[in-house]
Amino acid sequence: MPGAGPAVEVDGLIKRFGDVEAVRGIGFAVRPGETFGFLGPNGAGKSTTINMLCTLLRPSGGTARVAGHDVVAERDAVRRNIGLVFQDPTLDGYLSGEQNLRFHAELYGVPRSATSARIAQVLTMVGLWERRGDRVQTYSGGMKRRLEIARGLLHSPRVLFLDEPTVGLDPQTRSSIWEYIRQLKEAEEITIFMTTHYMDEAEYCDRIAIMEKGEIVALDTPGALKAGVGKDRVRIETADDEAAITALRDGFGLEAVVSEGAVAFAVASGEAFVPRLFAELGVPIRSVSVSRPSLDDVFMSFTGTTIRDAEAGASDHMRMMMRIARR
Ligand SMILES: Nc1ncnc2c1ncn2[C@@H]1O[C@H](COP(=O)(O)OP(=O)(O)OP(=O)(O)O)[C@@H](O)[C@H]1O
Repeated sequence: MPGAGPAVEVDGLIKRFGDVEAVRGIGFAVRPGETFGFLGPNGAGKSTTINMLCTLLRPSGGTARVAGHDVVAERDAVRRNIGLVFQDPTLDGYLSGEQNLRFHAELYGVPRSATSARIAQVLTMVGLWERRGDRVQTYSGGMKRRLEIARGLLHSPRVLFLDEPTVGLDPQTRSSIWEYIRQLKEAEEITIFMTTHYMDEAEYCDRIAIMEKGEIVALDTPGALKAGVGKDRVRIETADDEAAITALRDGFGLEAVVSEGAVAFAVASGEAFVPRLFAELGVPIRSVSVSRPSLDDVFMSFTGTTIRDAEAGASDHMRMMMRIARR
């Protein structure tokens, strides 16, 4: 990488699809060696951004440099320096794990003399060395994803892009993928740029950018973002959620929303607030829970909704559009 500049540097980046402005002039820089997470609900513009950084989509405006190279003017140089692990699997099921990697090594011009050793190294890193001779179609979902990560690393990229690396995997496999990513960071000097909509995974990142409707609405370390919320999260189950929301607004000046079956709001010193709530709300409370700010709360404080509700909203919208389309 030329000099010690940022691994990824984005300035005023825009992508339009017809009338839809999917990415609206975003800017940020990622340091070499950093694990940088892009977080946001479906349709926020995460994949569009990553695709521009990987040179798979041409920006409509602004600039982006990856490993020191411009994604438009120096496309080949960018491609040589990046590894990709995308949502859609692109492995050949009829080939063995090792054959898939050999094919990729040739494609990327990994020197013949170095190929076998490098394949052994990456397969061992992701725990697939023993299964290297088996056809990929016999692998589990988690093994396939690990093989894709190994493949993304094969040509020793400076920046590894992971688009939803654990989507569709069970929690145990997700955490093992993260274990491999952690080991990888120790073994190789690499910058990781990933997208996710799992809040718990964003915790593993050094810094995260929260993206919504094509814009970055927050960018910091997970700790700083949570500290910035400065409020605890209170959830109450009530006999009448609408009445509770009104009472919270009129009696306490608090804005509450119904989220996942409970009335949720944020307040400083949540535990101290609970006795007052019981005494003064005037609506029967069935249960109450208080929690410290999580990344969900960070998301809520910047977007006014939880990521799950935002996604549920997006799928409701999709269902509605499909109903309209069927008419
Ligand atoms: N090729 C395309 N043509 C038209 N619109 C597109 C295209 N690709 C993406 N979009 C639109 O751009 C917006 C951002 O989509 P994008 O896939 O980047 O979101 P995302 O945050 O990655 O979501 P997901 O988590 O579902 O992948 C959406 O409104 C989407 O419909």
